[in-house]
Amino acid sequence: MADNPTKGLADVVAASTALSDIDGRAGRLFYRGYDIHDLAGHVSFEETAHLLQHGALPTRRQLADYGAELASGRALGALAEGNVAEIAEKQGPMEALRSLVSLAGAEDADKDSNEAAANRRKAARLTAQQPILVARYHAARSGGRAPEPDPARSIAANFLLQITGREPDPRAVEIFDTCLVLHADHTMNASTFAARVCAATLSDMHSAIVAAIGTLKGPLHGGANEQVMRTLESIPADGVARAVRDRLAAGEKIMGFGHRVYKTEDPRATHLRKMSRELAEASGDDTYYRMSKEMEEVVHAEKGLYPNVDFYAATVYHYLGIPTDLFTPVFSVSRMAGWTAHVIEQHADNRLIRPDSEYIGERDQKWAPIDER
Ligand SMILES: CC(=O)SCCNC(=O)CCNC(=O)[C@H](O)C(C)(C)COP(=O)(O)OP(=O)(O)OC[C@H]1O[C@@H](n2cnc3c(N)ncnc32)[C@H](O)[C@@H]1OP(=O)(O)O
Ligand SMILES: O=C([O-])CC(=O)C(=O)O
Repeated sequence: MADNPTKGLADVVAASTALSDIDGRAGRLFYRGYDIHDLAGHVSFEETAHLLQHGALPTRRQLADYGAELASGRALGALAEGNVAEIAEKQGPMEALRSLVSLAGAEDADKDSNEAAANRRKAARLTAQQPILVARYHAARSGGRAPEPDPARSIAANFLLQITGREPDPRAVEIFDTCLVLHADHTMNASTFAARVCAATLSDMHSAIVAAIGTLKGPLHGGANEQVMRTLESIPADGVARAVRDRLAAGEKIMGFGHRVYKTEDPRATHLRKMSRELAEASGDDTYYRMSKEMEEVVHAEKGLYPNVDFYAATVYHYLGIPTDLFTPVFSVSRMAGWTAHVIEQHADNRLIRPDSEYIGERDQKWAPIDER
């Protein structure tokens, strides 16, 4: 039987949104009408989160208020704080985040309300807490405690400080902040869709975010950034072309390439490639960057595919000193801004999301008693 033409919901418009827009042929991405090329390097992640969650880039006064809300929202409830060590022992990073967000939700002051104001407060708290959860998790499994976040610093600066334990270089903070901006929202990607499906049943924001985290984890979506690094680590520096060709010949996908919507370069990859190169050169060892460039050329020559957001994000995070298994959690730190904004938008104009299915099973079956089957 021929594949359903809408298998994977390709090209199906599943929601209306004013949050982000993609032109897949031209390779363009917009957040609320602002071109990602104008935002990257010019606005902070906090300004981007405000844009998505509140509808406009903040004034200085609004940014100060939002920053104060984020700073006070960082505190984790006792349940999440009290269980992080045991969770870190038993669960991988993305599973741990799923559990910890769920625990944080159990104690959220607005957990019983889907009203817009309550949703915005929860969105700020979730955005503030996600990097702290990643840092606490990492510290717990490493047998220590993450340095306390400094309320005067940005999310990017605090995160690098907490994860590496070192005072971050100002340029590294700028680069990481730009990464967070680049990953903040992306129309109806799988994890955002999962969040919206959950929210559309009038379930609560934390439940929707748990669904999104579980969906981001998979290697066909956010989990690809970790797999890109694992691929680079698993092949010899002078054997990239051969490794790629062997994997393609074996029918394997090359992680970090291809995209459902972009038919040309992903505009985020343009920035990430540049930042990867800058960090590689500054590190004094640009091996992984050079391997990535070669991989990009070979995959394009062999399959006509372009790198997606996950490809150069991998080496950027690597050069920033972030452990490889925290790459997808870092994605969730950024995407929290978009997920929460989508839940706010879904609740503000809701209809249950319930697509149809095409039945391909048996018909006209006759029932028989158990001893006669
Ligand atoms: C943040 C993000 O989620 S970005 C995406 C992150 N995911 C990855 O990097 C994983 C690798 N990429 C992929 O698996 C895909 O390109 C996806 C999932 C991103 C998009 O998938 P779809 O739109 O469903 O395309 P699909 O998987 O059907 O691929 C179409 C064709 O291109 C091939 N193809 C797509 N991506 C790749 C790849 N990375 N390597 C090799 N071949 C690929 C498929 O094998 C398929 O070939 P076929 O028609 O001969 O069977
Ligand atoms: O849009 C998608 O399908 C995947 C993606 O690039 C993202 O979520 O950033």
